[in-house]
Amino acid sequence: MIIESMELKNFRNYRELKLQFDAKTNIFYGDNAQGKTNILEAVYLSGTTKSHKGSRDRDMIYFGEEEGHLRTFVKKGEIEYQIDIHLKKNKTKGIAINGVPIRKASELFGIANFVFFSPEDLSIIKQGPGERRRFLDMELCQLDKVYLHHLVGYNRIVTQRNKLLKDLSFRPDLIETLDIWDLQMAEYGKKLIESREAFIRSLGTIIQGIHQKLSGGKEELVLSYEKNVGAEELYNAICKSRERDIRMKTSNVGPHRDDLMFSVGGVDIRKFGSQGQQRTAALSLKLSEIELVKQVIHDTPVLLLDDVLSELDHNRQNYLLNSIHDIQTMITCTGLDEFVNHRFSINKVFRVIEGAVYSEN
Ligand SMILES: Nc1ncnc2c1ncn2[C@@H]1O[C@H](COP(=O)(O)OP(=O)(O)OP(=O)(O)O)[C@@H](O)[C@H]1O
Repeated sequence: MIIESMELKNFRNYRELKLQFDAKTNIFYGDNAQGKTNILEAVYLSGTTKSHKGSRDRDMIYFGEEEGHLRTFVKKGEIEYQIDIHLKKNKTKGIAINGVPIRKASELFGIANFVFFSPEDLSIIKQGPGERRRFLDMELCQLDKVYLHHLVGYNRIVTQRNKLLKDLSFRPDLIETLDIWDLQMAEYGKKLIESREAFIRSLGTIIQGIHQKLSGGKEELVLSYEKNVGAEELYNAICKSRERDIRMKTSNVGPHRDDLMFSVGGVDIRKFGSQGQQRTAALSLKLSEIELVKQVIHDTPVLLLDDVLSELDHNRQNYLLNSIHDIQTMITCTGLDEFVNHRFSINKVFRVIEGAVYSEN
């Protein structure tokens, strides 16, 4: 699929903007704080209804305005879609496909897929488990509508169960209602664990090959799912943890506590890897994500590279740029440096200056 064009009105620092993208490589360059990332955020939002940064709708509307609009034209095979997103300050956003309003954001599912790559992704290996879980959930939600449904359900149940655990200190009679939450938590949690296991297995196979090449054949990277309890044992584990949960007023077991494990030669590189090793593994992870998305959707995702090239050394830059010839890519950078000018074909160049974008070719 490709994003053909986009129109923004009162989105972030853009009063009004119309962009026609190339089907291959698009570069947005300009000084800091001019609005480059905002464009990638708008593209991502159009296909997923969410900001890649998790920003609230009201924060994405031009300062002082009540509403913001995004219109995107997406081409998937021979079919064209017009996606409209209407951000409102104090209400839920409106979404329409080809002019027809949709009730649930999940109806957009399957039209557009993205892989977003920012400098923060390069530190995913050394960050906390929360960031790695977020990666896992974001990818799975893009690829599997059922997972999204289970995740929303599971998170709601854990939130309500935790509230109940807190309320028990002044309403001990409520303990009887805990049974139902435990059962439901186990039911949804089991589904999450099973989907994650399958996803990590597929990703793990792809990442091994990519990482071998990226590390010059020196390293074998093993990706695995570090779960605190298996799918089948989840219900018993939740029941067993009850006393501790009541004491600590929180749910201690379940997939909301899981992690992704990265090891090289049996060594956990989250804790013991060198900086370079961790960054190479993070790059391998992103490249594997592109491959996996291609396999699952039988199409190419759009790659959004936010200021990430300057963070990589020449070898890694080359590897990344050589891997993405066949997909639509939107790259932001502060200058058209040597690496861009000499080693990589750019199809369209845009200069971004204070909320205005100028096409240079
Ligand atoms: N809701 C909003 N309304 C108006 N302007 C906004 C809004 N949100 C952010 N901005 C402005 O957008 C600019 C930041 O844009 P963006 O993050 O896209 O910068 P950038 O060009 O990617 O910079 P960098 O290279 O530093 O990442 C800032 O000037 C900020 O004040």
